[in-house]
Amino acid sequence: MCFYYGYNEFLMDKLLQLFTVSEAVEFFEANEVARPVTIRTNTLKTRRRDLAQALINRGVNLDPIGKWTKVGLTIFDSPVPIGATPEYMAGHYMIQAASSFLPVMSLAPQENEKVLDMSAAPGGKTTYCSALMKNTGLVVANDANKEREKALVANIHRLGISNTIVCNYDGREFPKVMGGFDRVLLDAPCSGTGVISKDASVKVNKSQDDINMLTHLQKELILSAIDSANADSATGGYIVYSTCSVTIDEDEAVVNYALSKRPNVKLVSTGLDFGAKGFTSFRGQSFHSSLNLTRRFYPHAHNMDGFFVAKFKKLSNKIQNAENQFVVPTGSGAKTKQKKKSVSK
Ligand SMILES: C[S@@+](CC[C@H](N)C(=O)[O-])C[C@H]1O[C@@H](n2cnc3c(N)ncnc32)[C@H](O)[C@@H]1O
Repeated sequence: MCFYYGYNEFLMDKLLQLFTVSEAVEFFEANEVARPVTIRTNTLKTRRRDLAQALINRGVNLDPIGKWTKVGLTIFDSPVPIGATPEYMAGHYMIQAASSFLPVMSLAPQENEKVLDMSAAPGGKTTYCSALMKNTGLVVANDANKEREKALVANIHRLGISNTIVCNYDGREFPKVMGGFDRVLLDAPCSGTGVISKDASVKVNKSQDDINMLTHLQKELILSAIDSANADSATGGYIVYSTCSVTIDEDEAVVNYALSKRPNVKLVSTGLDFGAKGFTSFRGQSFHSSLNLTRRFYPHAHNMDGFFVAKFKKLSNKIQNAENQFVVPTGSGAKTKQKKKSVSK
């Protein structure tokens, strides 16, 4: 199978552990086919109906992506490059993978909130946040890679975003820079095992060392994302973690680690009404039972890039003080611990 589909032995083993053999074959087959081209209507400038009509008038063959999104369109074919139409230039849409809508839908940023996108470039999710917030409040779009931020800035300008500032910090340092965000998105750097149909090099260029390096970074970033959120936010206090990888190491294991290190957060429903449940155990590892609230998306099952979404709620200090019991998830199962009473002077 390695030879037939062109995966290295490491990744083939990893994926065969994740799926049944028949599912794995479906996954490999789906990776041989490009996902549909999809665009997101920029509701700051137009409505989906008007955008669709304008593109149809140019001979574009399109349809709504599905019932789950009111802003997405699938482009079947187009006589003009979809990244060069007058509507594109005018910022009426973003060319964006359908899976990339999901973390923002889960984050559900509200008008007038303060939102952090910790690894934002090239800005598909940042600009969607701004659109949902109707250009109100503040979005801080951060990325550690200055080169990639050029595209982020260009997209912000093209789409007419006026509530966003761009900065260039290592996300791990972020709590020292700024805090108190109502909502934080961490669309983490990952191995890209969910987007093999876009980048076939992933089949051969990943090793366990790469995954270990990435998970180390993801774990540091997720704690930083949690620490940047405001537990006492009147409207939010939410953190969304997402990756375009399907490996447990980068998904459930990172979320489980965050739960064990930060007892001031709990997982809540992603609010996404499709997708497979996250794993609560995997090959002898057990994760916190609430991991079943996380969602996995697969190319073969959902006709979109492989994706993972988890949503945390940061608990208000008042609530935490009122509780005297909390659950510490560990690699070998969840234990209930008695919390030490804090001594107030
Ligand atoms: C999956 S991409 C983000 C895609 C983006 N959210 C979007 O929707 O357009 C991951 C990003 O993480 C950035 N990154 C990597 N290490 C980082 C770090 N330590 N702090 C902040 N950003 C980082 C990368 O430069 C990359 O742009």
